[in-house]
Amino acid sequence: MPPIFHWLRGKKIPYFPSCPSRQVCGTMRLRLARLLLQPLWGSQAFYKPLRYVSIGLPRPQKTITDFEAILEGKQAIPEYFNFASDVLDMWTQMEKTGKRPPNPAFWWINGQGDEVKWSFEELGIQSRKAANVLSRVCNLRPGDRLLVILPRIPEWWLVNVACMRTGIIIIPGISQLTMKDIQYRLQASGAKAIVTIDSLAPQVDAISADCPSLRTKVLVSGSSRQGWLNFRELCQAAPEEHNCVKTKSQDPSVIYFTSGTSGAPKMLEHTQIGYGVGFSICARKFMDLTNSDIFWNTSDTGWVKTAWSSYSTWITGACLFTHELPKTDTSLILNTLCQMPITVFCCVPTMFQMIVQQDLSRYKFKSLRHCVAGGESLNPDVRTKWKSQTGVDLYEGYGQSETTLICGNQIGKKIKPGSMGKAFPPYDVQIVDDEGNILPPGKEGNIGIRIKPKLPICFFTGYLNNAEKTASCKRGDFYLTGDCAHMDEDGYFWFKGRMDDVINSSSYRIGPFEVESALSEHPAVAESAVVSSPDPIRGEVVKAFVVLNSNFINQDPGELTRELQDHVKRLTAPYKYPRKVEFVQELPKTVSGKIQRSILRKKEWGN
Ligand SMILES: Nc1ncnc2c1ncn2[C@@H]1O[C@H](COP(=O)(O)OP(=O)(O)OP(=O)(O)O)[C@@H](O)[C@H]1O
Repeated sequence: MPPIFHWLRGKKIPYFPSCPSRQVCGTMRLRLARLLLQPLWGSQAFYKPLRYVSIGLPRPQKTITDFEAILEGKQAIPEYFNFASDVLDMWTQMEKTGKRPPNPAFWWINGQGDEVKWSFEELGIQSRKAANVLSRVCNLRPGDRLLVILPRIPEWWLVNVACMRTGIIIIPGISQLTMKDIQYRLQASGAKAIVTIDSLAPQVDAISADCPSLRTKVLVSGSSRQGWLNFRELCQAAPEEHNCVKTKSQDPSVIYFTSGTSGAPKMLEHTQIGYGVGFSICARKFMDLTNSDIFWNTSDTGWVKTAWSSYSTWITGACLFTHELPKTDTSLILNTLCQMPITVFCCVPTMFQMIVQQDLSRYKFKSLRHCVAGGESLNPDVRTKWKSQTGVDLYEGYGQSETTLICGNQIGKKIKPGSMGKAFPPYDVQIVDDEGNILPPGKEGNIGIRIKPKLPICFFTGYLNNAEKTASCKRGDFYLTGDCAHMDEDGYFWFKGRMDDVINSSSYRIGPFEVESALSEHPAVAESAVVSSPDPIRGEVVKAFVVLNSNFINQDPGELTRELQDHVKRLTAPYKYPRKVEFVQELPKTVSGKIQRSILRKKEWGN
């Protein structure tokens, strides 16, 4: 038989005795087979089914390159996709055949000596047990909704993967939610079950009667509670075998409530494929992850960034590290980076700002080589200080709960300090006016994402139960993010502020970010928030709420105000200086740590 037929059938041929495993070769063989067959039959429809059946080859596993191609529209969206079976179980196979380094898939510590380390195989076993608990004991079916409010403990990731395996839609919630917040989320989502911890159980009990859809309450705890199932005990007893549900690519996978930075939290939904492959490009080109990396993101589990991190890390086969962080303090973070072999690290810009105010020469990071930040503006000064003190680059990313990463600094591309970088595939990002017309470079306007003629696959399906709101952010061919920026000639985006936060003083449009950035460079300022304040002559003026560093607290407020005003005038265009300054103990923040300027603005305007 000619060698080509041996090769097509997956047998070793004399010319290539060191041919790698059949499975890896399978993809190449299939491509060649396709090339050979294409001219014979011509039609795609004919040769496509051959791919898996006709020549007896194992079904090729998709790689990150395939996922990126799907994301960019270069490969067709598969009809079925499930992150657990298509990605996590693929890494289990790679692990077993030695094609992945031996670092764990999941690594958790709590700072008190407790540690959990799972390989992909162990994560698979544990999550299959959890899947059996959700489907058999809790009686949840594909498409049912499950509210999960857990701190950064391993069970959060187990429940997540179990939801993937069962097709249950997960709704992550932040642990600091109050009774009212939980009630709002249960009622709005119609969740059939809740998984939470001891401290929140009494609050859930108090509102259960007002949440008619809620059938099952599951506690992650060492003790039991009446009316609640015990997750840990049930998982221990559950069988390890579970057949992953075949979810369609367009099936919903997760529902998030937005941060509520600018109003009541909105409920939005993402699909299996949207989140499943939506982070493949950002994982490599923004987070710089490979399967030998150990990635840590300090984000709370209820915020989208934890899901972003899990999907990005695992799609590359890297290890997801997490610290329980009962309280987020900078020295705990820095010490963890010194003790653990974390290679890539992510936290919010505000945290980096607090960190760079310390003397970082005392810390020697074990393996850190790359850092990312997002969710808020990153002051250029913070990036410079971080880089000069640690030698590690800090990349900025911009995105929303509604999307995946929209813009960001890209590996290998120039970073322009103060800019959030360029658009990330597959998004076509433009600056548009309020009607959705594209504006030229340099002109300020809405950050818009093109949604016509084709919706990017990693785009939310809409605000649930809120068609009006979903429609209101679409103009022409674009989705309006609600944020204001300009794009330069090179395609870099420069954030100005949320549309609602931009201050219009005597016809000058001033973004809070520019003023806050300038203020942050003054040694007295720990953090600040800038909003509009009413003024009889100018209509509105810039007002800065400033939290002082401890060694400036006793300074004369009048003198310090003048000093800060002069400082801003020196660093930026003088018309932007804060005509009003108020010193405060703390700033209002969302549970995810973002400054709520809308609250300060309402206080100023009395509405
Ligand atoms: N790199 C960044 N620079 C500036 N702002 C950012 C950056 N990344 C994210 N943001 C801000 O965060 C917003 C997205 O945050 P998120 O989806 O958590 O909801 P939210 O807008 O804070 O909450 P809500 O919609 O309930 O008011 C963006 O629209 C933008 O305003």
